[in-house]
Amino acid sequence: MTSMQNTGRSQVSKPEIDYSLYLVSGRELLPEGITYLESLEQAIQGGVTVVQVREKNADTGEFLKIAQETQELCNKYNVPLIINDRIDIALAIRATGVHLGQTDMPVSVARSLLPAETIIGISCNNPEQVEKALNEGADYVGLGAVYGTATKDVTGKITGPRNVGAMLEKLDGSNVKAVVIGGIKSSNVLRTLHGSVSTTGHVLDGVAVVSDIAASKTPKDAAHNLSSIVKAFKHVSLPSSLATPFSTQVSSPLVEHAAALLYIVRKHGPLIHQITNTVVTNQSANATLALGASPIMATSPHEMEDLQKATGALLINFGTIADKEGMLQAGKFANLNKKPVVFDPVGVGATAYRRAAAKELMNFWQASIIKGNAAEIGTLADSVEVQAKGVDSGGSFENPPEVIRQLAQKERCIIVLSGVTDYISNGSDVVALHNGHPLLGQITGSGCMLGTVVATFAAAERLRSLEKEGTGSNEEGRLVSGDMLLAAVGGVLALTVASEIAAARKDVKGSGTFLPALIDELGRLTPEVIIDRAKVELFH
Ligand SMILES: Cc1ncc(COP(=O)(O)OP(=O)(O)O)c(N)n1
Ligand SMILES: Cc1nc(C(=O)O)sc1CCOP(=O)(O)O
Repeated sequence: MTSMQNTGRSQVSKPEIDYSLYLVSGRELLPEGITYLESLEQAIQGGVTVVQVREKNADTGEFLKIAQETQELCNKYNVPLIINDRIDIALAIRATGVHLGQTDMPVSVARSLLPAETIIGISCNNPEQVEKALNEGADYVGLGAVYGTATKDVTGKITGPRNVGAMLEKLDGSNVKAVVIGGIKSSNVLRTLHGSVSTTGHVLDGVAVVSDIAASKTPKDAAHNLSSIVKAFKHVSLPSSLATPFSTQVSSPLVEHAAALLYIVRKHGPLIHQITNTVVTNQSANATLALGASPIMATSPHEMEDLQKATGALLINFGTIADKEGMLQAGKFANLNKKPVVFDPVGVGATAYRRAAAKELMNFWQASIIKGNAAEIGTLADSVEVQAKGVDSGGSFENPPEVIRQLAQKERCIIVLSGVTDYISNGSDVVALHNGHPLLGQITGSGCMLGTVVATFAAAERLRSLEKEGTGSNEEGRLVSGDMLLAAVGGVLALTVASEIAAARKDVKGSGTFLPALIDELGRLTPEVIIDRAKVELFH
């Protein structure tokens, strides 16, 4: 298929490439018992949509021979072929395109040497390089390295998925395509695609892979796994939208649906895995039990793979951050098993170590919900409005809905901003909840408990969605089933409404008697009480 493109001087008919699964060759990685061409043919049969020949050690004669053999096979399956670095080889075999690096021949010079219809791709590591590639007339960009990789000594910085969005945004309004490269595997590809979306909603066109296919003994299966995930992702509508339309009345469907999740918690008793801080572990576990769910507070990285198959949701709270490897592994396997991940970056602004750790975690896995106070959310949003004082919030924002709306867009998840008024956003709508009691601020770890309760409701919302929708094809491309905004609203309301009831009890004399009463009232809470007491405000 070809498409007409305006190159600045004239209209040129260019081949239209499906970049969904871009295989970059890696002959040196082939396992024993399979030849390069056998591996390539199986990979194409498995779903590879475009192939690049990348030969870093071959001399010209050998490179040409490999390129010719590769082209024969690509032609058989009507798959386009790109040549890495070597314009002479691309010209010799009339390849569909070339891929250039930042230190290779400039795109404009390559363009002048190659037939006008040749596709030219270039590697980019930051938004400035993408802008330059766009101005010079590149047809696609290879963004990375997105993760560390053993396949190549990467010279630029590892971007992580969270920096890909800013690069994609530069391509808004253009026809230039984008893939990510570096460390992409079937185990992280869905999370990578979901995390690599610009705040303007620009998504990747595909992923480029070497070792996950080239080193596989079963390249057809390896390619099929990757290809089915990329295809499923492309069918998911982004950005996420509310599952239920809601009005500005307190008894809106939003509150009813959110409160009803408590029935599901009690019916299924989901396992809530919490890696939390040593100050609150006990009371968070008791809050989970009171709601009707089961807590598991495991921290060892070695058990995360097994655990995430069994859990309903994961909470990662790094208040006393000592188990970073466990947090990394837990989130990775939660993403892989499509379980909600609630991240509570306690005190993230307090030290450089915490700021770096939060970035590392958020680049390693995709959170479904991030919950924090004003100082924590301000740090994640790079805002200078609110300062961190230890783990406590040091103020409030002038326009909280806008801060969290933008952060939700940037981090591709639900943001919960806790405070006297709690704000929740999915990147488009914002819900303000005016429930709660000042005594919550007088016990340690009430914010941490909020993370626990939200994670419990997230597990329930996933179960509700799977019960209703099943695991149909629409669900395949999603990182987690269900409406996590609904879960966050339900969780925040449960804790804040229970706190109001507990604080009003005659036996509560102060913060010491308030905590056990709060646990009691979480246990006695019903959806009807939540609906009755919810004070909700909506911002569209
Ligand atoms: C799709 C894609 N993206 C990036 C690269 C890396 O190219 P480059 O920077 O030229 O580095 P080498 O591949 O030459 O080591 C790529 N090959 N393909
Ligand atoms: C060829 C290449 N280019 C990169 C870049 O960052 O530009 S990373 C990379 C190797 C990717 O291999 P794998 O899929 O095995 O991690």
